[in-house]
Amino acid sequence: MSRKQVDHDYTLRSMSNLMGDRWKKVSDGGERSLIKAASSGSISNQGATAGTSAAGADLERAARKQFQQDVTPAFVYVLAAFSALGGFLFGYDTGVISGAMLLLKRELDLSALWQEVLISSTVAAAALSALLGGFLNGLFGRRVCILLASFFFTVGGIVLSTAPGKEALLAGRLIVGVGLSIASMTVPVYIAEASPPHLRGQLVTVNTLFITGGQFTASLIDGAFSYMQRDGWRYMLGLSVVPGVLQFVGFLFLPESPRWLIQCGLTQKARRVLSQIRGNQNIDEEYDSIKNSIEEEEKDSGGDGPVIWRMLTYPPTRRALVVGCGLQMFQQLSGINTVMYYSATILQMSGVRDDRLAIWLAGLTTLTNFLFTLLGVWLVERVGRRKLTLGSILGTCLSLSLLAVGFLMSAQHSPPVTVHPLDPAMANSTCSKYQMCEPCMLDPRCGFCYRENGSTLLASSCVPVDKASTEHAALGRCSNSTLMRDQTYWAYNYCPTSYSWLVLLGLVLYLAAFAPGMGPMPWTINSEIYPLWARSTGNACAAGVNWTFNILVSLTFLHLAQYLTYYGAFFLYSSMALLGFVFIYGCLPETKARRLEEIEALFENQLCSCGASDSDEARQVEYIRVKGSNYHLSDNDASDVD
Ligand SMILES: O[C@H]1[C@H](O)[C@@H](O)[C@H](O)[C@@H](O)[C@H]1O
Repeated sequence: MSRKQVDHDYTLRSMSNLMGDRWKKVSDGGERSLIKAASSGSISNQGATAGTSAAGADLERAARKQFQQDVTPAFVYVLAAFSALGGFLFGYDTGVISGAMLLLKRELDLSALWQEVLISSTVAAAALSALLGGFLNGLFGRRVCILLASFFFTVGGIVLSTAPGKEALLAGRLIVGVGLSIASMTVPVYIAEASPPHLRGQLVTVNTLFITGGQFTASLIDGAFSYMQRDGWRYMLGLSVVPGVLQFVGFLFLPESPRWLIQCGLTQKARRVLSQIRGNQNIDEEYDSIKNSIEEEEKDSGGDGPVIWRMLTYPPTRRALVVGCGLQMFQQLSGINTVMYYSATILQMSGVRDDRLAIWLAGLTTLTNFLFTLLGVWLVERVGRRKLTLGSILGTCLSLSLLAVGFLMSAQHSPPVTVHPLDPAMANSTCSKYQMCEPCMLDPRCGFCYRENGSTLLASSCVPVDKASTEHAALGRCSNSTLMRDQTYWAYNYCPTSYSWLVLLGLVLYLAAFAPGMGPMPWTINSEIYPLWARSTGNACAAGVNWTFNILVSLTFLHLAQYLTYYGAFFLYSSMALLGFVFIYGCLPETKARRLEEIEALFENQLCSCGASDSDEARQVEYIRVKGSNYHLSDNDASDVD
């Protein structure tokens, strides 16, 4: 079994110093004490008085504080920040394309097919190359993979910014996609393996904070360069070279993951790296514990054959894989990228008619996503992964329902078509059959052309869209922006409505619920739940599931909307989130504060029984010994468990 019984005294200098005399006052005199953590959360120390427990709790808090101060050198933060640049590039490269496309399609005269290909190629390349990332990770280690990812990002950025035509653009987008795939699975693992247990959740979550930061930066850059009609897109796409180069140079100096080094038998090097990242802490115990775990894990995992096969045939890793991939799948099925992509349209529904203003305001959506991810960084070590994810997906489910209700109300009060064009070309088109705006705008071949006077709609018609650009109609008064007189508007995929505030409220609540938990936790939890021998492959599979569902959800959205209407699509996402809640409630154990080497034990029992024994609060009896004194298990560091 992989939960280790470490058989020696602990020598945590800081703790023993602090405990010294003060501890004698509250000790019950024995070498060991039995500390019972009841599920109610109350702690009763057998034989101790209430005053003693209170003093003990004070002492524990003080010890934990000093202990943590001692063991967290700034180097770990530097390492996490440079690694998380991979997350920044993930967010930037997936976010920047929508703004760049507005300029690109005009300048290179791109057909709708080419636009779709260029938009989805990066995510598709990431999905297809996910397993490659896992393989490279196991073979060359985390550091080389991050160097490789930043190299791909940089080369991709250069190709994109200098592209002479659409074929070169496609090549650039594919190169960036491979970088994305390697970075998205390596960075969380590298940070998790280098962090001390009490900070691991927070530092890995910083990577998702950088993803959303990248998306926000991309929307600002898109807004700023949208004024540059010629070559603006070259700057938008090319600016990713800056963080790419920065990360590459940084990683020339940063160390390999100590856990990977130990696994490869490079023990001296591993000790050096551990000392470097643990500062003044004694690393012997951590080093021994990692080494023992690796040996035991390898025995436990049994058998030969490809890692994925061994993972699937060994129950704890199989269960971990189901949980990890399930989390990533539900993250995407709850529609985050559709909501982000659709935010500009939602804003247009609320009355923002100016395209540029809509681009800038869409930046507010990415900012909200970023700010609420920051809340997740703050919460992850306080409330734990399980509660955070459960609360988040429940909120996501409810706000998606609110969004759906908003769309439903808008559909039910959809404005009628009042003018039926006489032009025979228009009269013969399918668009002329629609009597209301709702079915008209849901048909991808048609759009709604109307005049607005205050809050009254006048002379509204349903007309065919221009095949080359959805920005105007094929014929009539909405066919050319110069022809569009004051207060004449072309609504391609929305209807003017007075219920847009409900949709806007749903959007904000959605981001507030999704971003702190469902955004970062799938990445954070995947970086922790696999034993070392299975970590690269497990993360590669989970990242592959994330990218695959990302592309699936984004590509099917418009078709879904056409067949189920917008509210139908959002009710569907909401029910997916509800299913996700049930899955997470049943199957996700709490991994907070445990050593990576201990986590495998959480998957030893039957899958989907976690709801019954809720997380760390259910630990019944815990013994610990610190330098012969009694000490209550720190909530923030399971490493001192004997
Ligand atoms: O965790 C991230 C994050 O939440 C992003 O905002 C989203 O676009 C990604 O698809 C997701 O994987």
